[in-house]
Amino acid sequence: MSSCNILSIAGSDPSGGAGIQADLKTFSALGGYGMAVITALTAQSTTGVTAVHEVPGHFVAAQLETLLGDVRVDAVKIGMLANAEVVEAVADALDRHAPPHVVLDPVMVAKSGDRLLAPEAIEAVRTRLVPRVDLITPNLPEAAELLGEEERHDLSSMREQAERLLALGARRVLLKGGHLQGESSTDLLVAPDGRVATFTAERVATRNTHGTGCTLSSAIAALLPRRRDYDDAVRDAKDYLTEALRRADDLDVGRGKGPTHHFHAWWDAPRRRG
Ligand SMILES: Nc1ncnc2c1ncn2[C@@H]1O[C@H](COP(=O)(O)OP(=O)(O)O)[C@@H](O)[C@H]1O
Ligand SMILES: Cc1ncc(COP(=O)(O)OP(=O)(O)O)c(N)n1
Repeated sequence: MSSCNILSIAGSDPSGGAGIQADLKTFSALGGYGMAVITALTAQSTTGVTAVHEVPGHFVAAQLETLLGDVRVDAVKIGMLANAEVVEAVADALDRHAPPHVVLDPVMVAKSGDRLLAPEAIEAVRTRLVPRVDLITPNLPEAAELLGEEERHDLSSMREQAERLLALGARRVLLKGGHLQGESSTDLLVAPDGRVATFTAERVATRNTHGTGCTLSSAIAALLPRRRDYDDAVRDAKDYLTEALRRADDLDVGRGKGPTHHFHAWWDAPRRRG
């Protein structure tokens, strides 16, 4: 493969910790060529979101058509979608172009508590997008919203919720346990045949966790074209994120929850699999 072309469809975070900025840094750090279709501008810092300017659905569609009509895309990461019109535009483009390795991070609310997806758009994500992607990566509140259930905080309930998300039509589910308490941080990957793989990492003691979900889903998208299977891509993506969290306190960005540190991944070459 000449270059590995990875597309982010997401919102902008001017503080650089989440959204397309985090996605592009991750693609680059992992050796990919990054591209971005912007769905919304946020006025955002490490302390929160003060305003959102949504890109009209027809203009998201125009960005996607123009790009996908020209460039070979090897994997796609989808993040903030803001509203149902944008969800529809993205679902239509996936139908028309069928890119490989589509990873959906169903972003709903930022860590600061600010909404990034209109509540009435959740139904469109559930019915129009979830059945069209290869992997969804909800956190615990997002899983509960997609299922219309209570949020659960133990591994056996997480496993049951992940299986119910698979039943919504997702090909694979990575249910992220960043919102659990404890010394480790565990995510569950449910495969199409129902097999569950567990990924556990040390819980890094830092307040700089802004954009962890964006970074993980982008790292998975960047690695999928170069890994043997989803298990390998998720394992290496989580290793990358954990190291970026360990290095986060080297940065000095803002007064709130700062970003993780997107180091250039010298480790990728010796660990390359597949
Ligand atoms: N303090 C931490 N140390 C290590 N891993 C973490 C930490 N916080 C979150 N993670 C990991 O970051 C990823 C995203 O976590 P999560 O907080 O659940 O999602 P989101 O950012 O979408 O809310 C998961 O793999 C989770 O296990
Ligand atoms: C523009 C934009 N997109 C997504 C998010 C949410 O990112 P996430 O990785 O879930 O991290 P937190 O913001 O929750 O720390 C965002 N904030 N902005």
